[in-house]
Amino acid sequence: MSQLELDRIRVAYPTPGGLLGVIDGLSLQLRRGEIGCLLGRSGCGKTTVLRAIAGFEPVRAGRIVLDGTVLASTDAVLPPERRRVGMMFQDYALFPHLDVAANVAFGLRRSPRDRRQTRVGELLELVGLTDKARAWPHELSGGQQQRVALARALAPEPALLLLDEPFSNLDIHTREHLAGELRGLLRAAGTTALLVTHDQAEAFAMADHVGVMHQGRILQWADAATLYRKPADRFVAGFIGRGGLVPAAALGLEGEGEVLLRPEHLRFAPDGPISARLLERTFRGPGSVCLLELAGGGHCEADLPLGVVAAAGDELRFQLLDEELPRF
Ligand SMILES: Nc1ncnc2c1ncn2[C@@H]1O[C@H](COP(=O)(O)OP(=O)(O)OP(=O)(O)O)[C@@H](O)[C@H]1O
Repeated sequence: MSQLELDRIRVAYPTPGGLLGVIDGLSLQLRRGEIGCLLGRSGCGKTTVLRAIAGFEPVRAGRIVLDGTVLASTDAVLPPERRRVGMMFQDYALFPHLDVAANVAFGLRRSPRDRRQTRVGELLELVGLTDKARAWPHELSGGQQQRVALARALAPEPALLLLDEPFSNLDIHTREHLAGELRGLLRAAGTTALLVTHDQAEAFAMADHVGVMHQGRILQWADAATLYRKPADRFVAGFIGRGGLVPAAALGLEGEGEVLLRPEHLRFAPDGPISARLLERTFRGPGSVCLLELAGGGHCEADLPLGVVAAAGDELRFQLLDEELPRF
């Protein structure tokens, strides 16, 4: 049985010009302990979905069910504080005047004192900050603050944890490191979680299922490998990973229509059958990334080994390494 189910929800904001529909019949399911991610460009409605699950926006159609309880539908609404949903925000929102232990204990105000102390101890151990219990938030690194925020969100044992762009304030190196670390901590806690981000690397590093969102809908809900190898439509094909759609005929493939060509599908080969004009070449350490115009039509990216002498305007030849490309 799924832990979280969103069944064709619609969410709209009242505006002076009338209702602005933002989420349009969105569905997803997460099983207990799974991590899901909504991935999409700014404004596609990711945060709105989290707000609806947390209880800050009503659903205008459909329903949200957590652990068998209807949180929201058109005729039943559970207030936010009774939903057993935790939230972790972009800026961690730690209380600067409380030390680490008191921050973590914040969500346990109604628990008996000894229970509270035990739980704080367990959580600080889980996130590896036992020795920082008496530290102030400003004395911690970004990564340590994130771990305190996670411990605080997990303290009341939410049935679901929502994470809104949890790494957006960090540099790219720290992000990748922390995405792996956060995933490990959520796994260790056995928490079901739904994350939103516009960063594919983050989504892929964290989630079991990723939903590609566009204009208030999920276009595909799948694991990262499936999104990459078998995108459901043209939008997902263009959105996930590097590559682009080119006419099948330009690669010498049979049939009409376009195929999704990624850089790893092409190999530079002086006597290869595919001819292309080099438009742009960018140095990238072990090789260079090229933008090509295929002689048969369409543009694509390819990787060129460092030793290849070629400049913009040159004709190059390539070999196709995989003929089973997704078609659109
Ligand atoms: N309170 C509001 N009133 C009216 N419109 C809103 C409100 N909040 C959000 N919107 C609109 O709803 C749409 C979706 O916003 P939302 O914040 O859910 O997107 P998002 O995908 O999370 O974007 P970002 O990645 O920039 O945070 C946007 O067009 C936004 O302008």
